[in-house]
Amino acid sequence: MDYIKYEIWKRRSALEFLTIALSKGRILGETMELFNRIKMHFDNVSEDSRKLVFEFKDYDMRLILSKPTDVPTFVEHGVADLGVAGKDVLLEDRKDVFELLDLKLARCRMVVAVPEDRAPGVPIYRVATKYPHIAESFFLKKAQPVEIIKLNGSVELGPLLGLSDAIVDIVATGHTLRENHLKVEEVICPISARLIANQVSFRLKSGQIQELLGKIKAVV
Ligand SMILES: Nc1ncnc2c1ncn2[C@@H]1O[C@H](COP(=O)(O)OP(=O)(O)OP(=O)(O)O)[C@@H](O)[C@H]1O
Ligand SMILES: O=P(O)(O)OC[C@H]1O[C@H](OP(=O)(O)OP(=O)(O)O)[C@H](O)[C@@H]1O
Repeated sequence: MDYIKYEIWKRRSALEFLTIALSKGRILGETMELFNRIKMHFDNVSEDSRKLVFEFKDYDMRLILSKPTDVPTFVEHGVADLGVAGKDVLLEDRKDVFELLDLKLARCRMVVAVPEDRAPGVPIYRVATKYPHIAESFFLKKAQPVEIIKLNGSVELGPLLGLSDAIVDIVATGHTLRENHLKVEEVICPISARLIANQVSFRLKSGQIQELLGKIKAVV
């Protein structure tokens, strides 16, 4: 495709299609099941493929696969009209997007966890987390000054290695905490995947968005 044709294709697709940014990883399977429940079948959308943009002319829809933390960025900038993102990512990054619906997928909890053998009442000074903003506002509300140490994963290592007294992280089955001799000290909030919308698209493409929203609401 030459450059001009490519530009025309890009602009036409953006206008004609409803573009939805999906999170690769854990949420993707459950999101595709949700679409199946509303009789929308998106064949070949899988992170096993290296393809990242999928067009479905029958539905006037385009799906893009992105890292979970990037979904709100694509939606805020309007290159995706809608997105499916975890509430954890929305709370952490606070992008300017509309949160339309709790999809009740990928349900888990954001918690403060500490070593199993930690005596009650011992103060927390250092917290390791992938979610520095969530952790900061949680401890700020409690007027408890803590040092936040940002990690990008395997945060359970923080207390194990003596890097931190506690972690702020997601717990689902509790398996990871148990395996690493940690326990939940406090629940910060429940987490699940949300349907989000670009603020301009929400008005410009309200017909398409409301139709899809109605179908999804009927099954969640
Ligand atoms: N253990 C879990 N059980 C259920 N849902 C989870 C769990 N961990 C994370 N989630 C939810 O699923 C979303 C995506 O998580 P996933 O593990 O696929 O990606 P990530 O670890 O956030 O990103 P990446 O691995 O690409 O850095 C999270 O934003 C959260 O909302
Ligand atoms: O309660 P569980 O069911 O054990 O799930 C909780 C784990 O899942 C997530 O980690 P993830 O697998 O995304 O890896 P990460 O540590 O690299 O973020 C989270 O950060 C916990 O470590």
